[in-house]
Amino acid sequence: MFTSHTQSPSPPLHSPAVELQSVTRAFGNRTVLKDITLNVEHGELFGLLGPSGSGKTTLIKLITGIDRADGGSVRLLGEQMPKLAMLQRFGYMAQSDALYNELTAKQNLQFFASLYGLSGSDRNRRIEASMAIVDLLDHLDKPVAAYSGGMKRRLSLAISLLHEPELLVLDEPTVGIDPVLRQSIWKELLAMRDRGTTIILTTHVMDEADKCDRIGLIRDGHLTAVDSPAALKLKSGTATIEDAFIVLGGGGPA
Ligand SMILES: Nc1ncnc2c1ncn2[C@@H]1O[C@H](COP(=O)(O)OP(=O)(O)OP(=O)(O)O)[C@@H](O)[C@H]1O
Repeated sequence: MFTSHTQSPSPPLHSPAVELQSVTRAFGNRTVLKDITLNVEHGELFGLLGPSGSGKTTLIKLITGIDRADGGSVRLLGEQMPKLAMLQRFGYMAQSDALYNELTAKQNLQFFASLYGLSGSDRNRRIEASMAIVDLLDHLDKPVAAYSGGMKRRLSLAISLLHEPELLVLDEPTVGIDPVLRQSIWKELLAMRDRGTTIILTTHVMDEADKCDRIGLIRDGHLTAVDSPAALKLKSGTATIEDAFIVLGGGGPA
């Protein structure tokens, strides 16, 4: 699935963080992503918004190199994907948690920290900082099997933040997380964006979409509109993103 790291020409200096060019993906005879072209710029907080089954997760998997496009090109931080060596350069939170249930949270974090090349005091500092963001510091030594669904989501988010990546790819990061913590996680995401981290995430939640710098509306495998929330509302003559989605995307979002 991944190509191994081979000597490749240096990426262009000012390439976008994520560059999708005419990307398609089919499963059997069903095309689920159709001619997707999109650039996400460095330091941007970009949201992918669309109904269940519209293709958001499939697109995220192509961006991270977990899956390979059938057509078109996917470049991440200037590199053609999929590419194994890129794993250290971005943080990824999948929709289903990839955690070792029999280990404690701390042991899970230590495992992922070692994959990212973190060790010693650096590793401990990053584990503490990431767990503080998701408010799980008091649960470091608990086995993941004893975590609730929302706690597992938060731990997965902490893992994606461990190595302070320049790019974060988050598939529905706040699903199952209560409103208070959701707000504090968003505060942190916006602060990371302000410090220059590029963030691409999927969401079903309209007020989350409103917080993004730009949103891509996806329906039935087509990217139907890409712009800032304000511009999308203006373009569609609507007061809310939900209504903008209906006008620009041809149906309700959830
Ligand atoms: N490995 C696969 N094999 C066959 N079909 C697939 C596969 N992965 C995804 N699909 C199909 O592709 C379409 C898009 O799925 P995807 O998971 O990308 O949607 P989504 O927008 O992320 O939905 P949700 O919001 O429910 O997570 C769906 O119809 C899904 O059934």
